[in-house]
Amino acid sequence: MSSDTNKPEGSNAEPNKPICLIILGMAGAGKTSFTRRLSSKVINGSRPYLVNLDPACREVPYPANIDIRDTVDYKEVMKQYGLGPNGGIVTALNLFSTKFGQVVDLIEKAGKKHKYCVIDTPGQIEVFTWSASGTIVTETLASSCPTVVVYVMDTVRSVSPVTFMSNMLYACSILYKTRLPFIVVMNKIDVVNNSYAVEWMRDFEAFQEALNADGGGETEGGNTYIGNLTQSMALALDSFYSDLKCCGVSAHTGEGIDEFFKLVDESAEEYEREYKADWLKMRAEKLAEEKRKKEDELKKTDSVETVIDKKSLIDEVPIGRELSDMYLKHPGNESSSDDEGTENEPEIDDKPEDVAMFQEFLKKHIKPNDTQK
Ligand SMILES: Nc1nc2c(ncn2[C@@H]2O[C@H](COP(=O)(O)OP(=O)(O)OP(=O)(O)O)[C@@H](O)[C@H]2O)c(=O)[nH]1
Repeated sequence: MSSDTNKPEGSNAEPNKPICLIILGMAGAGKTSFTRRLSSKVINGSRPYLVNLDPACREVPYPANIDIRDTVDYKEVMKQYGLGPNGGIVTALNLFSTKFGQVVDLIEKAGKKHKYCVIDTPGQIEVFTWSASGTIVTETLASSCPTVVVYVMDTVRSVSPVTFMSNMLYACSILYKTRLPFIVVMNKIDVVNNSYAVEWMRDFEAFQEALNADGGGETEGGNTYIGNLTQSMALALDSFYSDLKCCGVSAHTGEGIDEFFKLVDESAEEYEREYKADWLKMRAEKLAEEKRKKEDELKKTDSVETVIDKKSLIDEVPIGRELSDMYLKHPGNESSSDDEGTENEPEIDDKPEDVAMFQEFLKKHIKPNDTQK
């Protein structure tokens, strides 16, 4: 492989765009440890570009190039909206996703130096996979750079056939939803070898035997509904398994990491071959739609004189707090109760997507001025 380009061997990937890896997995599967392991891998003279999307983690154990915590203060979000930890994470990610176009600009630029970009996601998988912000992040990335979904599975906790099946069903649902190349990483093989899982995926009868031995298929009264369902699922997942790329790794020892990168390069080629055209088409349609909406909005605001509904705006944030408390805090400014610093001139940000977002915001809070009379 040449050292002056980040283009994967044999792939048509654009040379200046990094291959983005979205790291997903159940809480505790080892996403952060795996990201940390990938961060130390030098490829083509550089390490992967690293993005942390978990607003709630206390420490990021790798040198993140972009860290959501530098942009959104998760604790402040919880306070201001009166949310619990999960609601706080979802809302923080929602706020961040409104700026994700700018993040992707940075990732694209990083492609000049970095062949890979690794994106670590929040601990609770559904926060990312079942939220609007997760979809925005995935779609924005996939329509700009070759993108691969990496599902980290805890090999130690999946030795029970029923747990294994649940994990695979989750993986399958993500594959179905994201429409991107997909790799299952069986982590923690320093503790339990992943050969049992590979055998279950390749040989339905072996899985069936394990299920019976585990008692998952039977009770005193005979076959259970869950047991029958698991068997049917295993058959249904057969075609999912047949094309699935998977490898065993240990985030602790580094075993299996080279094999993983081979699968990543294959997946990037798959993206170019099978997915890219659709994503580009989708992006073009979206841009056209946004442009049309913006023109409609401009026409409307030109023709109707409007005023801001101040009451509903003020109600958004409790008295004594500012919306800006949540956004873009200086790392040294830990809490909203800190002393006020020097006021800086606000940066004027007139990117088209921000203008469109502002128009949306105005639409929600504006009413015709005849209501004021
Ligand atoms: N033995 C072993 N333990 C691991 C491995 N990878 C992660 N762990 C351990 O698994 C636990 C969870 O790891 P994390 O990397 O925090 O997992 P995560 O998926 O990022 O966790 P959340 O973000 O909190 O959901 C930690 O105690 C790690 O030390 C591995 O390859 N081998």
